[in-house]
Amino acid sequence: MHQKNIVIIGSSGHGKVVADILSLMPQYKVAGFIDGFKEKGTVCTGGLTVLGAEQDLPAIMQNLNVCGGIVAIGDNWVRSQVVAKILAIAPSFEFINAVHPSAVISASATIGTGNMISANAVINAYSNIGHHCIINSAACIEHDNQMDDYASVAPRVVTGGNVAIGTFTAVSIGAIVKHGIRIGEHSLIGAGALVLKNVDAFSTWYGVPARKMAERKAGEKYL
Ligand SMILES: CC(=O)SCCNC(=O)CCNC(=O)[C@H](O)C(C)(C)COP(=O)(O)OP(=O)(O)OC[C@H]1O[C@@H](n2cnc3c(N)ncnc32)[C@H](O)[C@@H]1OP(=O)(O)O
Repeated sequence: MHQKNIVIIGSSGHGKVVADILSLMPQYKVAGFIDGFKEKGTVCTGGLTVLGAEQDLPAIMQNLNVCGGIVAIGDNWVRSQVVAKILAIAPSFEFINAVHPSAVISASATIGTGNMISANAVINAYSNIGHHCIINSAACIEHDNQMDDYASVAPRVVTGGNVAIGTFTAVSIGAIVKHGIRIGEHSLIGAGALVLKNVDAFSTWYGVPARKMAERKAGEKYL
């Protein structure tokens, strides 16, 4: 099989998981990590090294025949900033999806690019996943869901049918979202929450049942 050479941008914990997933996708060969916070040559997971920072991408793409890769940064806002930086520096960079072979994705679901879909995740019929989203380990996105760009669901999140998750919104570990719920953009659902009401944009909700706890600003830290 012809393998495409790719890079992983971000070598922290999330980057390690993405590297594991990509090692199971025979169509890709990971050339290394891009990470501006580590010395070039630093050895990371799987013996992969840091090849340089974002600004080195044009040279790396040319010298190592790299066509693209994925931004593996868990924070939704930071991930978007890095994607924008890459598009400015290397417009031809091709964003790929890292999909664990154990993930179950309906043939009727649509998936954008730059997404991480981890082990045992389920994406059911007619759900639509945007670009640069994270669907973490054992998360279940039920039928007819809409996940907008840069949204994320942490491990073991479960959504019912017809749920909408707005852009940049993070649903934290183990949360449950009732069918039909709309969650606005830039919001945060806390760990273990049970979401029974629609969630407005730019707000933090948690608890069982979840209640609004705070307003949020775009880019506010949550991890
Ligand atoms: C692979 C991965 O690692 S994926 C990422 C996994 N991590 C996550 O999903 C964690 C996401 N973070 C959370 O859920 C956090 O709890 C947040 C962001 C919702 C809240 O964090 P903070 O604002 O820092 O709240 P803080 O820790 O100060 O707690 C304030 C109060 O709320 C309570 N509280 C905080 N989070 C929750 C929650 N999820 N459910 C119920 N109560 C909560 C605390 O117990 C505390 O109560 P107290 O004042 O009576 O002691």
